[in-house]
Amino acid sequence: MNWGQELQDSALWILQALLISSVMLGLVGFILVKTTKWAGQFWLLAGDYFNPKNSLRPLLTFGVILFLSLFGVRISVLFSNWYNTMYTALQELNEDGFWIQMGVFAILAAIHISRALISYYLQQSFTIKWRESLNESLLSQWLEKSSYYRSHYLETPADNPDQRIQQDVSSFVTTSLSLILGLVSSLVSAVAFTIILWGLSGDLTVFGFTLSKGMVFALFIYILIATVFAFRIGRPLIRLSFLDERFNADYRYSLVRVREYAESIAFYGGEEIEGQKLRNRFARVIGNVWAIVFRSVKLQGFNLLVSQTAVIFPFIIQAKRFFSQQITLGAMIQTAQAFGTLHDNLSFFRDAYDTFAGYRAVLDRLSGFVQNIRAADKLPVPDVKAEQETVALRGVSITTPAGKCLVKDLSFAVESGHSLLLQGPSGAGKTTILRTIAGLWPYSQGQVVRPDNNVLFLSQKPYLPEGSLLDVLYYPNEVPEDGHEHASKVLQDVNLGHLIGRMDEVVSWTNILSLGEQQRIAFGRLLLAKPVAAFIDEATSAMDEGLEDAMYRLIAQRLPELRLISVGHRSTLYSHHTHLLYLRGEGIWDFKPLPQTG
Ligand SMILES: Nc1ncnc2c1ncn2[C@@H]1O[C@H](COP(=O)(O)OP(=O)(O)OP(=O)(O)O)[C@@H](O)[C@H]1O
Repeated sequence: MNWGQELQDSALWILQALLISSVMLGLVGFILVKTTKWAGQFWLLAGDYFNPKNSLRPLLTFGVILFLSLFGVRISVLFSNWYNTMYTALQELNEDGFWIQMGVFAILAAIHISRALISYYLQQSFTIKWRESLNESLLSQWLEKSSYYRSHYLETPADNPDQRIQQDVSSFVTTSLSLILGLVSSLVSAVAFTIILWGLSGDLTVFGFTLSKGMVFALFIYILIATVFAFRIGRPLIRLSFLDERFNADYRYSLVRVREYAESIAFYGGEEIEGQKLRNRFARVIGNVWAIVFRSVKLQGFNLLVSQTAVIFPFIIQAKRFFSQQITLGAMIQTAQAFGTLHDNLSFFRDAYDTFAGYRAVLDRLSGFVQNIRAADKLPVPDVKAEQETVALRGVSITTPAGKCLVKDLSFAVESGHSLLLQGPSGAGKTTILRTIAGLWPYSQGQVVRPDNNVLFLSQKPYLPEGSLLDVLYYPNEVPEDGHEHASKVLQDVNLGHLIGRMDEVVSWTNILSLGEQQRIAFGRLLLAKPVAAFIDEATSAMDEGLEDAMYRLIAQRLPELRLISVGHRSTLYSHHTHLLYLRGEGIWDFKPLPQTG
């Protein structure tokens, strides 16, 4: 073998393989995307990243990775030829030839190791960048236009979005790359080794019938039959792995809920019923895991049987030609080695079946999530007009998702310094009016006018984000430089002076503060943000009347220009509001000014 010439041949071979595989990949990919559901799902998720209009970099990096994979295939062809030459030298007791081959091996091995390391690094860097990009894209779509909230109004909201964003993105990216590279290099390698095997194989006689180059055909038929069976045995794994992810996520979610509502559950003594629920969910996980195990035992058993049989197959077929000295020991060993490689390449589809099964489940979940976000985007949005100085509803009608009328043709305006109290029986639609004003409720008609920023909505259970108390107080804004000073004063004002020394402490404030204290933190937030308009939904429910009175007085005093709408049941609230909107049910409402005391 002329190793000098080999260098040139190899370079040409790799370039040709790269060109053909890139064209085929593009063409077959295009057809699959147009004709199969799973490839369509793949493109829905990957299309943006690989679009050359956005950036050429991903495609170029992928090209280099592909080049290195094909380079790897070529190296294994060279190793295969090396086996032949080396074993032939051994058989001929050619010592010089043997030592030359040791040198050749050292060079090949050095190239092989460098290629493998560079390829590993590039693949990892490619997956990390792709993951970053997909994570960012999903996260922004999910957060944009309040999809994370509005998707609750869809008929079938996607379960466990947290798992889809955090876990599925990572496995989608990693598995996509490994499947594509595995597919291309298996196919190219299969072609290369078929050519080698073709040169090495002789006639095959079965039942008196002689087939020229029979070994190659026998191998292909063998793998084809094995693959068809493996597909049939492995098919149920697709659904099982989908269920595995889902049951695990459900179980995790239930555990998180116990942690979140720990106190309520402890007060109710709900350990038994919660335990029962948790055990039921876990039982579903385990039941499914067993189903996966049984199915995998069948699939793996079949795969092992097929690959073990393949070990001795080429020796049996070539034995006669070797013992009659038609072929050398080198050719015999190369046959076995090439047969093994070809077998592995063709078995790619069979062995990758369970990976593909899991991959399809990931595709289902991620594309389902994207479609969910898009469907949430398409839900109607209230007509909200931004005007910095106005809070008003004009001819607004609101229904429930089921179509029940909550409010009909409602119009009012809240002037600067005025405040509107919203009252009515439970379920009448008070919170839903606030949701409509916030632009969240899909089932409303008419026009809402409000400032598009510098407004604050306070709910009964305030949201205290992770972070220091200072972060909590300024949420959702950044803490300004003189934040400490203002926040200390405000904490004093809302009767939480004892927390001033703990402003920088990062703890779970939701679990530490009582609900009444949390509600006062929310009022503190209001005083710091100084909004143009505020919407308060039973945000004083956990305070006694004295504290509630103090909070409202504080707002009136510190924010005299504020336009305020609040929801509350107590009659003591009348004295803090200029107007009353009373919902009587079935869309009927009364709007009237309230007598001003003091
Ligand atoms: N996501 C939802 N899907 C279906 N129906 C909903 C949804 N949210 C609210 N509703 C329904 O809309 C109606 C109005 O609810 P809303 O929360 O506005 O009542 P409310 O007057 O604020 O009651 P409460 O005084 O008890 O807080 C209720 O019948 C409620 O069941």
